[in-house]
Amino acid sequence: MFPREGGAVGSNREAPRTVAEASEAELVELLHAVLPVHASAGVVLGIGDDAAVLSPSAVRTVATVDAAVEGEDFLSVWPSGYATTGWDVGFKSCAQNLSDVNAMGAEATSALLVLALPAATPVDWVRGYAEGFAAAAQRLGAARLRVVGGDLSGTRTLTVSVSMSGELPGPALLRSGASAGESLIVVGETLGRADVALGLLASRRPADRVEAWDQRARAVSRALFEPLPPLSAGPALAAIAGAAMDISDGLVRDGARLARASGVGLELDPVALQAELATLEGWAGRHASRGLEHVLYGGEDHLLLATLPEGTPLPTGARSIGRVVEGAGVSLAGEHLDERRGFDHFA
Ligand SMILES: Nc1ncnc2c1ncn2[C@@H]1O[C@H](COP(=O)(O)OP(=O)(O)OP(=O)(O)O)[C@@H](O)[C@H]1O
Ligand SMILES: Cc1ncc(C[n+]2csc(CCOP(=O)(O)O)c2C)c(N)n1
Ligand SMILES: [Mg+2]
Repeated sequence: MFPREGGAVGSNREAPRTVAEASEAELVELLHAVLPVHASAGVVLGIGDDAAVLSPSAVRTVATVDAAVEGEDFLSVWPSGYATTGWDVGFKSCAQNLSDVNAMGAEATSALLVLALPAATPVDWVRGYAEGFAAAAQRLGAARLRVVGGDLSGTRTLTVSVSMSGELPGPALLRSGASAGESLIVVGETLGRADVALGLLASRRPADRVEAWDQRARAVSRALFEPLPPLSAGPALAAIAGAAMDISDGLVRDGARLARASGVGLELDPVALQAELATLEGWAGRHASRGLEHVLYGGEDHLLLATLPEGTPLPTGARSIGRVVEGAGVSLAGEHLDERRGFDHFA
């Protein structure tokens, strides 16, 4: 159920030490040793007391929370045979919160972590979680992020909840500011990567084990656990963009939310989307088997979607994928796209 590393399950390793055999104090100590917790200007008191003490900043604060639930957001063991690691969940839960903070135009400064764990969870899973979380903060460039506290609990379904706050140096980047005539852009990795990864992880392999995957499949499957939200783009766009949000549930579904909040329509550019698909196929090869569906409806890529007034030069890493028009909803080549097709936890 809980292998030490991602990969095949059922190998004959010695049973790992579980959280049931450790104490809460030991786990907190472990987390403290691995997570980014060192002194910083915004944190007067971090992990260790009943609550953290943060020093008020001269600028406004954004706050967000995101949960990752086993069975809903990831599987302990996927049909492909891959077993999700603590590192995977740690990286993803940090990155998806950083993405929301960034999508408001802010810079993340503090995080609180709730880990609700089944008794059989190995202590190494918790260590891996902390290492993955720290790796995401470092890789994505969240240099000011500090973990200031959290909570541990027991449960039957492994659940992680990360709350994050950040500083807003300029205006908040809202979903509601788009105007007809603006161009629609995305910033970040190619759209559809996480969806291709999800498909790979969720499909049964003939050999039924991750070792049977070719090298490309293994690399591609990482995209689900390692989203790479473009952290410098949020605060940079805040000064120039009409509206913005991060894409977590799919371009069409999230685009429709932005369109509704702004009272406009979005027209996607077929040529730009074909270019996006060509990049996706160059990366994923035959694994991008659902073509444009990955690009339009795949979730969990955590790109930034934004609108820019006409004539605004494209910021670094941004590409134009359409334009804002009068009307409602999201369309492609004159056809209205069904926004119910993205991801919904309860659909
Ligand atoms: N249980 C809840 N209680 C209060 N507000 C909620 C709750 N769930 C969602 N919301 C709020 O509803 C709004 C939309 O939530 P949604 O989860 O779609 O956006 P999001 O946080 O950007 O998603 P994602 O994390 O996938 O990027 C957010 O402002 C969120 O704070
Ligand atoms: C086992 C399993 N089934 C389905 C999915 C797909 N999925 C889960 S949450 C989500 C959108 C973002 O979530 P949120 O809006 O809650 O941040 C998507 C596309 C998955 N990752 N694992
Ligand atoms: Mg979001």
